[in-house]
Amino acid sequence: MSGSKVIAAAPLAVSLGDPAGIAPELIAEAWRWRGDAGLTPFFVVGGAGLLAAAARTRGFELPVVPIADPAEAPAAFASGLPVLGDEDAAPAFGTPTPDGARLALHSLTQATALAVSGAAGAIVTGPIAKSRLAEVGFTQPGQTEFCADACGARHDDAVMMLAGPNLRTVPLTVHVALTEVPGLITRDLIERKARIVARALARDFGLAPARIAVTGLNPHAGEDGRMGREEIDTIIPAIKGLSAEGLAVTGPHPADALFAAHERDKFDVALCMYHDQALIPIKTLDFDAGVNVTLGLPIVRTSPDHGTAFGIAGKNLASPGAMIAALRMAGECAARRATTGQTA
Ligand SMILES: NC(=O)C1=CN([C@@H]2O[C@H](COP(=O)(O)OP(=O)(O)OC[C@H]3O[C@@H](n4cnc5c(N)ncnc54)[C@H](O)[C@@H]3O)[C@@H](O)[C@H]2O)C=CC1
Ligand SMILES: NCC(=O)COP(=O)(O)O
Repeated sequence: MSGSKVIAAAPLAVSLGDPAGIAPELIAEAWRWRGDAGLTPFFVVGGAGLLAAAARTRGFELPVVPIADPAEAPAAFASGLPVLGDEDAAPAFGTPTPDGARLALHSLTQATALAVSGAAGAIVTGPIAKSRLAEVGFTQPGQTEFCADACGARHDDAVMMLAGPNLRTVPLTVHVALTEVPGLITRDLIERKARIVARALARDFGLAPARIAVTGLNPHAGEDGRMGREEIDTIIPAIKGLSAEGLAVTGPHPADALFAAHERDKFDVALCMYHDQALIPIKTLDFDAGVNVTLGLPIVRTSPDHGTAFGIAGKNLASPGAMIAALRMAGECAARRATTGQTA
């Protein structure tokens, strides 16, 4: 589900992620593979020394090019990894620290602001440990909501989609306890997010009309109300309402069978009721190429599907596939918006 090399209007801003995790080594690795992967030029906010140290753990010397302005990144990109700003941290791969979390938050804040201002064509976020960043002032449930706040958007209007070569899924509810999920699923939430997904797939991926498969919440999608009434009371009315608006929506589909190979060709994106319903199939099928992309915002934001992986950081074990896929997708979406002029 990705294409050939594209040129975005502006370079991509990359945030470091937690410096104790695998993000710095994967950013360095992505720069190394920039030609083969056909990546749009990107720069990182902060962490010059850290990125060079991370590259050494993977057996190569990373040339870092300090830049004072994002506009310098495209010219610098061929000879080294452009890094904006002096903020840095001592390498401590595998051991998260408050200083590292502060650097991650600084990098995320600056990189997002550059995307909002248009100086960067998109933001690609390195994975963070939300609990670690919360200790140093991060107030949102995740980077998705952080980006929404930076854009002045409602949290519900920033829609998380996981996209890989085999599948796209959207979790309707995200970082909440499973016990809260039934109460959060409303007709309004389903309709609001489905409309955002349909618009964003047309605008950013050229998929119109997108075929949206909506899952049930309960086993067998409720089995006609014998195993829960959310399908009858909420999900089916939402699907009917969306269909009446002209969206290509089907369901509710029992989630256990929806991701089988013979079903996946029938839809472009699955709108799932909760986090694991959406993320388990993607991470099972497409872990090394899975991208977390935020739909519905005026900025393009992507991230690899995986997390900080502290346990393998600095050990030359982490696959750069998802980071490279996130960079590629950000470049493609930004280029599409630059070409069509559509940002909102
Ligand atoms: N985009 C983001 O900022 C995300 C952040 N996280 C955060 O990451 C932290 C750790 O979460 P986990 O659930 O343990 O998920 P995780 O993705 O960090 O790790 C899960 C398993 O996959 C392995 N793994 C992860 N990425 C890999 C790669 N590129 N190559 C090879 N193996 C890889 C890890 O070693 C571990 O065994 C949490 O604090 C969570 O909040 C999790 C997902 C996304
Ligand atoms: N499980 C997905 C995840 O944790 C990423 O969330 P976000 O930081 O992209 O909002």
